[in-house]
Amino acid sequence: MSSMEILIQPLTKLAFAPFGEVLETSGTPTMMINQGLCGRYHDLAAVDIGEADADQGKVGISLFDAQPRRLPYQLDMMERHPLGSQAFLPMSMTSFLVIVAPDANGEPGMPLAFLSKPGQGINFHRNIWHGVLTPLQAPGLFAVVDRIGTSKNLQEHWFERPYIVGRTPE
Ligand SMILES: NC(=O)N[C@@H](O)C(=O)O
Ligand code: NI
Repeated sequence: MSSMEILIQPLTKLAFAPFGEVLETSGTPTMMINQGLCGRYHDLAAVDIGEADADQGKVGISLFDAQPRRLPYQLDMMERHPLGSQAFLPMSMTSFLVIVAPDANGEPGMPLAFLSKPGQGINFHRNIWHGVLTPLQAPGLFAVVDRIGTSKNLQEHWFERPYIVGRTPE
């Protein structure tokens, strides 16, 4: 059986809203700081660690050094973090692939794929199905803001038939 193809759409706040936030410096800064030498784009994403006291959970910042992938991309698995949100913030002006899906009775529904513009980051809301960090250019270096704790915070779903994430619409 052939794989289903997922088209790639541009990453926008509106399109991504059901799954999380897009962090970008669009429009004028929320406030100017540092004697007017810095624009602060304030409070762009909802960092959520759920029930922190269950396992002394906390918010952590890690660095991911991920191998860039090529298109078309074979989507074999999606995952989610039931206890907290997860933000991917590129440390360079590169694009990456963001794949999410609605929940369908405890499994991922039809995936959606987005291509970020250089300078955009994302924050998945808690328990949102997503593909793993997928750079498309080197360096694949990202700051990741997510929940650090000892409780199990990863649910994976492996597809019987992988999807192919391939083209941008003509
Ligand atoms: N497992 C892990 O730390 N990374 C994943 O959550 C991911 O979304 O890449
Ligand atoms: Ni994740």
